[in-house]
Parts: sequence; C-alpha cells; structure tokens
Amino acid sequence: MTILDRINDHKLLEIARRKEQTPVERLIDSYGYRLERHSLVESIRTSKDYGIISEFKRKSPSQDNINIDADPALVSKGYQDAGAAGISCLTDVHFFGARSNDIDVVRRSVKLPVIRKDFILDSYQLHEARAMGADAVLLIAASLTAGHLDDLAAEANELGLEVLCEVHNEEEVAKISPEVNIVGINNRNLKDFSVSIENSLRLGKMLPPGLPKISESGIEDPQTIVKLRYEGFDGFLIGTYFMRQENPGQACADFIAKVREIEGLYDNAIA
Ligand SMILES: O=P(O)(O)OC[C@@H](O)[C@@H](O)c1c[nH]c2ccccc12
Repeated sequence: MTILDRINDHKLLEIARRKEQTPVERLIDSYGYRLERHSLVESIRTSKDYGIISEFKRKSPSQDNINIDADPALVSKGYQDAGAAGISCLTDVHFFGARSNDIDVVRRSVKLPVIRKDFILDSYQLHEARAMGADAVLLIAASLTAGHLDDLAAEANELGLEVLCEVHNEEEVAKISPEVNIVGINNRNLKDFSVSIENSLRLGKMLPPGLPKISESGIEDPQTIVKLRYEGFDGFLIGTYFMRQENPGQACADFIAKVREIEGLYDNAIA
C-alpha cells in the first residue's frame, strides 16, 4: 500500500464524516461561497515574475516538520509582495498538519488566486473549496479514473473553480480531460517520494498544446526555473524551499530576483 493509497483511504472516511457534520446546503449558504473568484490561469499568463505559485505547508508525510507554527497571514502576504502569481494552501489536517482555518486566513490576507490543495475524491469537496473561498482546486490523476477526473473537473468549472490537474507519468497524461484548466507535472512520485526534475522535462513534451503547464515539487534552484521556462513551462509550484526558511515571503522574493538575474545574464550573452 502506497502513501497515496493510505491518504485516499483516510480521506474517504473523512469525507463521510464531514458530510454528516455539514450538509452541502450549509456550504452553499456560506459567506465564502458567494465570493468573487480570481483566475489562476490569467494570473499565470500575465505574470511578470515567472508564474510562481507559492505554497503554505506546515508539514508533509515526506518531511515531518517544515514550519509547523507558521503564520498563514504573514506568509501569504509575504508571497504576494514578492510577486507570486498564486498561493497554494494545504487543507489536509491529518497528513499535512493544516489547521482548519488556514485557507480562510490566506483568503482574507491576499488578493491572489488561491488553490485548495487536498486529495479531492468527491464533489462534496468542491463545494467545500468554494465555501473556503478557493479559486482553484487540485485534482490528482493518480487517484482518479479518467471518467471520474472528467466529471469532477466539469463540476468544478460549473462551480466557478479552475482545475489544476496533476500528473506524474504517461498513463496519467492520458487521463487529462478537456475540462482541465492547467496541467501540473509533479516531480515528486507520491508513491515513494522520489523527486526528479527530469520528469517535467520528459512529460512536458507530451501535454495537450494550449494548456498552461506548470512544474511542481522539489524546486529549490532558480536555474531550474530558467531551464524549464526554456522548455515552455508557464509556472512553478514551490513549497518546502520557501516554507523552511525563517521568512518565506523574503525567500520567495530573493528567489525571483535570482531567476531575473540569471535570465538577464543569458539574454545579454545572446544579444
Ligand atoms: O514542497 P515542494 O517540494 O516545493 O512541493 C510543493 C507541491 O508541489 C507539493 O506540496 C505537492 C504536489 N502535489 C501534491 C499533492 C498533494 C499534496 C502536496 C502536493
């Protein structure tokens, strides 16, 4: 049994419990449900700071404590000031240590598009995401059949949520539905945690044309951004590298400045 299987099994129990506690009608009635949405696709496309999506993550199954007591308001504002194109916020409590109001705090703290980062297996979680004020959701192809992925993506779009579909191998690329808005190639194998940037390079060439593509996980070198941009990547999802530093927002700003510096050197060399 892989860690992804364990998380999904746990998630199904959690969903059943949550449905009993909070019927979907209550979610539909909530304040967050009525908020206006921000487009992550637009924000990535127009970003002048390399389409970086910065993540708020306290811990993960692969690294127990990243920044367990971080302040979501401070961190997300820091990311916004640094020039991030969006914020990804973990909402899984059991495996990622999210606190139940983290995403609400992030939503209230920034104007940027916010992704609800969780293990979505049921349309109830899409209603929850909307009630949380999220603008986009993550759908993990490894956890869903092609048909289920297509149904959830269509329903997310009907609810005004954009879909970031995460793939890790060829088989998962084949599941990408026309309802998906952004494709993310995960460099981390969720089954054994190994990380390889080469995965983005290899799978990047196989994606449907026209969809924005982002590279996710294990990124900590500005040089990687320069290289992947050259290969046509529009955005990058970075969590641990920023979160484990004293001031994640500053770390994000420094990182963006470094990318700019390296791209400048290349441009000058070519001119
Ligand atoms: O912290 P990293 O290595 O920079 O990775 C961020 C993000 O890609 C990672 O948190 C992630 C990618 N896919 C996921 C699915 C569920 C939970 C988390 C993730």
